[in-house]
Amino acid sequence: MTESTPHFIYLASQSPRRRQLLEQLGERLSLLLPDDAEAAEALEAVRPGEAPATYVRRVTGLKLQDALRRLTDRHLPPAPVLCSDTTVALGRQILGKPRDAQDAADMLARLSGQTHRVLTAVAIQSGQRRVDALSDSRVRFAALTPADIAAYIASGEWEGKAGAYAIQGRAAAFVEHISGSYSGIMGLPLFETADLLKQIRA
Ligand SMILES: Cc1cn([C@H]2C[C@H](O)[C@@H](COP(=O)(O)OP(=O)(O)OP(=O)(O)O)O2)c(=O)[nH]c1=O
Repeated sequence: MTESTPHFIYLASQSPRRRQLLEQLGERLSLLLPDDAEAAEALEAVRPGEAPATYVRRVTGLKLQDALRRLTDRHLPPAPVLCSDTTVALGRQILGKPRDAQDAADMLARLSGQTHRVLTAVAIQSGQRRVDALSDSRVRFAALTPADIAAYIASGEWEGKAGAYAIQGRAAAFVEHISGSYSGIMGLPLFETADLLKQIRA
């Protein structure tokens, strides 16, 4: 693929949902994955007192920087690079990916009967140009019983998910109401992403 290929984009993400969502827009993509998954996870460390929106934008910027370095190091053909990060926020508290099943159960107990925000930042670099967007959705969870939480933990679906749940999976049964972007909650807000793609191609 070359620079002149009209709809070719690098997706720097290990998330299969992001890949599906970007493909939903009709994009041809090539994955630009990190060599070291642990180093990639380390980018997601939260700074003390950091506000959720600041955090998710900062991490997206770090992912993008890292991805652009890989593009150069691997001598790959130039094309736009897209990165994204999703986090769940309960007030000012950031709920990232759970460390283990106990951590996941604790997160779900905190989300039970509450409204939280799901923030997804997207950034695209195309040559010297960088564009970005932030999707901010609200999700209201029903009151969860200990049995609901135990069954969900047993499903394993919480693994690798911000806030320990996936709206596109069984946790849909916990979601009373959303406002914002369903695709953003899943990990890539398609309205905003389509707009950014238009901007870089204008
Ligand atoms: C809230 C929520 C999150 N998630 C997922 C989206 C993200 O994959 C994940 C949050 O982790 P991220 O760090 O945003 O993404 P990732 O590590 O999976 O992929 P990469 O950093 O390589 O791009 O949580 C869902 O799939 N459904 C949901 O309802």
